[in-house]
Amino acid sequence: MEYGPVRLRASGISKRYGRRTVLASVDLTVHSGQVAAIVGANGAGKSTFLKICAGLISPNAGTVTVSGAVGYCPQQAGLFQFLRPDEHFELFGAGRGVGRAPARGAGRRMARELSWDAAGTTAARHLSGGTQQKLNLVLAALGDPGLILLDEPYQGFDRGSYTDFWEWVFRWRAEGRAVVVVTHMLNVLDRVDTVLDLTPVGV
Ligand SMILES: Nc1ncnc2c1ncn2[C@@H]1O[C@H](COP(=O)(O)OP(=O)(O)OP(=O)(O)O)[C@@H](O)[C@H]1O
Repeated sequence: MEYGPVRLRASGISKRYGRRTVLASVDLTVHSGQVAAIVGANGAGKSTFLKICAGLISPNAGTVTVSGAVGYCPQQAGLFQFLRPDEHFELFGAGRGVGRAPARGAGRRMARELSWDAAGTTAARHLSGGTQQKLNLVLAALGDPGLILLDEPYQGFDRGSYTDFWEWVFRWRAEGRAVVVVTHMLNVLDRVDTVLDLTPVGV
């Protein structure tokens, strides 16, 4: 199968916390038009690896190269509790060079695709847990980044939204984006292009 150019190349990534080695020389290459899944037991280092790919923390060894803009959705919603969804769209849009009105429009449109009307005046802190996570996910995709890093972004989603989420992922792939998803959902692994299993050998 032919894929597009490389969007993410992580080579020889190692990470220690104190004396504990969490990642030992991990490699992952993701091309445009590919979905990669990162799996492994609790504590295997999946979130740590994704944060290193997003440039949020540094590895002890190894290099990460990304091409183009990166969207990152953390495991816990990283929202501004007193801001409305529209204000989040405007703020994150500004960070990606998208004007206020187009950012609001794009954010609300993506929210509707997840069966959520984001046009209201509810502050983030009063949104339900699943809705906060939808906002988090929409923010990662705002501005159409070529590489999207998602850390189990569907926690708290109802069944319909969970299905919509995977449809999004595969649509992004069809559009030529590269997507990396941390997941415990092994039933989707036959639909992705690459699986990185961080379970330590012998476990
Ligand atoms: N800032 C930190 N300082 C010290 N230890 C940390 C830090 N961040 C993570 N760890 C440890 O590193 C290990 C890997 O954590 P990480 O969150 O990457 O695992 P994970 O595979 O994403 O787990 P889960 O499936 O539970 O989300 C864990 O043992 C965790 O306690």
